[in-house]
Parts: sequence; structure tokens; C-alpha cells
Amino acid sequence: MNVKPRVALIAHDNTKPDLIEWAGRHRAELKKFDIVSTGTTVALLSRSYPEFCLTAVRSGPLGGDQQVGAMIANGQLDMMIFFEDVMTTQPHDVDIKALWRLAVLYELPIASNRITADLLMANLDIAFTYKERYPHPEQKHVKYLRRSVEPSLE
Ligand SMILES: O=C(CO)COP(=O)(O)O
Repeated sequence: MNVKPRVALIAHDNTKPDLIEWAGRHRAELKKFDIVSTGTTVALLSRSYPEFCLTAVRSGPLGGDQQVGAMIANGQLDMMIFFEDVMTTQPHDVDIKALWRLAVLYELPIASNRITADLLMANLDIAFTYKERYPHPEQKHVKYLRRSVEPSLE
């Protein structure tokens, strides 16, 4: 885990009110986190909760989801709360899918709505042990990494 646990807080436009409401209820706890957030979400968070320790990445459609994905692959993220708008087509749908894929692959504690985010916050002792509990993908997928890729000379 990072020195301060690092959580990504992300929301699409229609779900930003949910995230702001949720973050308000967990305000005291979230002050103990390093919060990474995408461009527009981070602006709203800093306006609503100036006491939060916030790091901005780019807006989602401009690469922010991929920046958060890179943090997951680099072991720099401990948890992700991402309220996706499942009623609206997003221009960067592939980036969103890629981010979720890495979060699942790396067994990151993730929540996609308020109730599961509440459950994560109520169980941080469990949420933060995922790196000790489960093998890193490079160990889990060792067969894949050792597959033969020698070109055939035929
Ligand atoms: O699009 C997003 C996540 O996929 C969020 O980006 P913004 O926070 O910039 O709206």
C-alpha cells in the first residue's frame, strides 16, 4: 500500500451528484486518503471538499481513465470508486472498459455505485489486504508469460 492509501474517485456527468453526495458522507475517512480523480470530477471535489488531498489526472475522454489504469498496473492504487453512467454512450468507452479490466485483473477493491462504495469504506481492513491475499497477475498468469512465441521456421 502507498504511505497514505490512494483511492481513485471518478464519475461520469450524470453520476457526479452521487459521487459528491457519497464523498460528503465519507468526508472524515476520505481526508486520510490520497485521492486521484479525473479532470472534471476533481474540480467538483475540490470545490465541495477543499480539505481533500487531491491529485488530478486528465479528463476521462482525454486519457484520464488510461492514466488511472497505468497506476493500477504500476501498483500505485489501493481502491477505485467509479460511478459509471450506464444510460449514456461515452466517447471513450474503450478506455473505460480497459480501466475496469485492469482493476479486475489486479483484484483491486472497486465499487461502481454508492452501496458497494459504502461497503468498501466499512471494510477497509479487508479492502487493503488484496495485495497480500492474492497473487500478482505476473505470478497468476505465469503460464501465459512463459508461452512459446518462437516463430515457426517452416
Ligand atoms: O469520463 C470520465 C471517466 O470515464 C470522467 O472524466 P471527468 O471527471 O473529466 O468528467
